[in-house]
Amino acid sequence: MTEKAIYVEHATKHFGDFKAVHNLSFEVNKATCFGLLGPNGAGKTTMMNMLTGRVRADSDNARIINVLGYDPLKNELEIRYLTGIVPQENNLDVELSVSQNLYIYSKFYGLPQNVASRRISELLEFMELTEKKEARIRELSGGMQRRLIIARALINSPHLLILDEPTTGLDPQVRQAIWDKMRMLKKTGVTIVLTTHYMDEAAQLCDDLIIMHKGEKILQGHPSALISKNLETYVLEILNTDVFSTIEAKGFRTEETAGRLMLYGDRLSSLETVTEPLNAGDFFLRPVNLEDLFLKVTGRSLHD
Ligand SMILES: Nc1ncnc2c1ncn2[C@@H]1O[C@H](COP(=O)(O)OP(=O)(O)OP(=O)(O)O)[C@@H](O)[C@H]1O
Repeated sequence: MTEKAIYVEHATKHFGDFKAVHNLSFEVNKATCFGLLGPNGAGKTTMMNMLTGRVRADSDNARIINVLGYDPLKNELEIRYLTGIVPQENNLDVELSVSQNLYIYSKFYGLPQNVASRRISELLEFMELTEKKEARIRELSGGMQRRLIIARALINSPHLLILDEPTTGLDPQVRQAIWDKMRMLKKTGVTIVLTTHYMDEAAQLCDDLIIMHKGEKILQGHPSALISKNLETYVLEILNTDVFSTIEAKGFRTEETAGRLMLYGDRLSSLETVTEPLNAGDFFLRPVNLEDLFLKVTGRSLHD
């Protein structure tokens, strides 16, 4: 049987009448990446914070949360000891150098000096920051700062790595490089929980994910399985609103969203017939992706 790193049953967090997280259940297998997806305010960060005990789950409902064998309500410190956290914001200490930022964290976890030095060298190497070890934080690019924050989250050799939108604002090459590192970590047995607004990031990294909306689970599964189960293979986006009325979309599932008409189909050739009367700039024909699924189930763009 696959070992579980996390069990969550009926997790709920209400702020007054507001349901930030409502009755959410999921399990995460060890050494896999689990994604929490949803638009702003869906409850992703609240759910992640319940895993580490930073937010206390409501206890008046039936609920069990178990993280690495511990209950976050009772064993917050044990969980924190075994967990690395990459927050949304770049909260490095700008007064300190790259290696000093890591050293401070090694103290926090009580690593002896020689162990800390070795670990810091390994992590700088792993995150390709060795040449920058003496640099001040303000001398680092955004991508380097994110890599350093990930290195910092790994200082305690965590069993669980929690990533809150790890690659927001980074260019595609840097994102790819970070994803490669995440895949390597999974191979070494680290369990990853990730929130992201990037559907491509979720598709690249997640073995299982849930799509949340208004605190509740809407869908769960492997990214490609979710797409193939819930959407056709291709989508034709009609970008020019002037041509909406001229399109005969019979036999296609169409959805109008964010000023675009979306037509889904399993055969490229049948969608191509729709594009015949259109100009090249009026449409975009492509395979469906998680973003389309997200739009379909929430009626919202992830970037609203
Ligand atoms: N301490 C709090 N008191 C009241 N409301 C809160 C509190 N913490 C979070 N919320 C509300 O709960 C909702 C969910 O917030 P949360 O940060 O979990 O969403 P999210 O999915 O992580 O969003 P984002 O993508 O913007 O980070 C939001 O509407 C937020 O305003």
